[in-house]
Amino acid sequence: MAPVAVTCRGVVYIYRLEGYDVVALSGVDLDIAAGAAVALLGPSGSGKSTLLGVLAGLLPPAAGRVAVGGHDLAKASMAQRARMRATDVGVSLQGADRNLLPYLTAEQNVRFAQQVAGRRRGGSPPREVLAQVGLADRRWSSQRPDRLAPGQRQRLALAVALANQPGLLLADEPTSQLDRAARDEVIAVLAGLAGAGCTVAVVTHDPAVGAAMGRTVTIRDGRVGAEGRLGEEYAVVGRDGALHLPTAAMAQLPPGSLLQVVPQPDGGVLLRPAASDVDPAAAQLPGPGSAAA
Ligand SMILES: Nc1ncnc2c1ncn2[C@@H]1O[C@H](COP(=O)(O)OP(=O)(O)OP(=O)(O)O)[C@@H](O)[C@H]1O
Repeated sequence: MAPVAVTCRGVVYIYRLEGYDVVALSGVDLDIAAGAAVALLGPSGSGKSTLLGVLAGLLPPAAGRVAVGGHDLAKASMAQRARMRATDVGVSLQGADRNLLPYLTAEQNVRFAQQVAGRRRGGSPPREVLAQVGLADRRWSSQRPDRLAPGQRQRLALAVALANQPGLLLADEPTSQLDRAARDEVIAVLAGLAGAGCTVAVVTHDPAVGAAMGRTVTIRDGRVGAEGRLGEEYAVVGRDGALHLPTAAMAQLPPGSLLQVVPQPDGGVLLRPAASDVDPAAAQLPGPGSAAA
């Protein structure tokens, strides 16, 4: 399967509860190139899992545009979105067990995922898929999930997501509650996929996953607030011009601070606090041309 690119423009998702609405995504703009790997970071409740659900076609956006490969998810029917998951997109939900059938062996779990997708023949044999996550040996492939160690169970959940050779893998917290060795094995699987041409997006709180993916995207208050590329951190200007200041700068410029925004001849921008407001030290932001690609 060829790697799948992702484009989000102004994506909004609202959970409609009785009596009130929760706006979980409030205008996400994001591009993930085919074959790239991205870690989605951010505080609890910021919207990471919701974004993953939208990209997986599980949650239809209320507004905005979402393109996953050739699929326009804002317009796709529920059946079209399900078909996309069967063919192009593998999803591993948070908590390995949610992705596995407890009464089937590891190999049968992978085969079942292939059969559900309608791939009775023509796909990779389950043992090959299990080999991608280091579980091809019969000692593991013939075991039911409850006989596997937590890290192996998590890798089996990834194998189930990979059963139909998707061009995009979406994984939610695949290293949570694992010890270091098990976490490193999961990270190695994710990094290997990215290297092998599968686009990978991982929701995580784990900085080690962020480092392994190379690019981090921080979701704050339902939109992309910051990005890390090649170890450099960048704030992301929203489509309305809004900017999430880095936490360190928030200490200097608390909410309500008055700032003058002064473009500089060198392409940078000076944020100058109002005289009464603070600390005379002003923050110097990099110019638009200085962000690493
Ligand atoms: N099923 C739901 N019904 C109502 N509100 C929800 C639902 N799921 C999430 N939310 C709300 O949507 C917002 C975003 O939640 P989401 O789970 O996407 O955040 P998150 O960044 O993944 O958090 P965490 O890191 O804790 O998993 C939060 O305010 C959350 O309370």
